Amino acid sequence: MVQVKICGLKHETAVRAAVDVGADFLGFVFAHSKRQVSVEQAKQLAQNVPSHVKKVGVFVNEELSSIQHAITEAGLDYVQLHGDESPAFCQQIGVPVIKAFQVISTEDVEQIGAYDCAYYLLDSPAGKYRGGNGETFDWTLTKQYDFLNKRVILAGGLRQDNVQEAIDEVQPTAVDVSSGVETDGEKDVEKIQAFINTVKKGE
Ligand SMILES: O=C(O)c1ccccc1N[C@@H]1O[C@H](COP(=O)(O)O)[C@@H](O)[C@H]1O
Repeated sequence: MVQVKICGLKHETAVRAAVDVGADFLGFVFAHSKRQVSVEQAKQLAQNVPSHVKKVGVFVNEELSSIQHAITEAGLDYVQLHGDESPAFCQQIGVPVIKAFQVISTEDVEQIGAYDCAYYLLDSPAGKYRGGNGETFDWTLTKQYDFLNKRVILAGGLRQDNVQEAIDEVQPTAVDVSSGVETDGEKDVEKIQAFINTVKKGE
């Protein structure tokens, strides 16, 4: 069963829509981004999320103490590290880690071998921000790496109209979307519903 993460949530309406339609993970961006939320905002958004939906905090090269503060205050289940965090840093977090890799060449995918994390997120190269730029990467690069039993989350420019092709090509454990479920820079409830339904119907 391919799982779905809806990322960059800033408003209660979108959180509720994602939960109601069947999202498996919700992402709150603490990193520098147009989708950035404070710890207090994330805490408010997270408070009514049922426990089967996992709350993910997204950070880029953040201090360990700040990450741990957000975990405690907002009740995060996972931390997504979207910067240059080392394998050793990932071991210190205290909750399971989703480590993100920006894929330009097969070497970027091969870095996964040095990490021991819960999930490995493959994203497109950074644009204005370290993620959430709405661009796809060359999915065929993933074919040249043996992921063994490593759990892969595919991200980067996914939308309702390309997500099934992406799943067929990469065979990820989960897909992650931010820009592709927005209209004019804000989360769009109908796009969230359509994205999740497309992934779940494809099973
Ligand atoms: O969403 C953001 O603004 C963001 C900022 C900094 C790091 C990661 C961010 N989001 C992650 O980026 C990818 C791809 O998003 P998109 O669908 O291409 O917009 C995804 O993993 C988000 O979790």
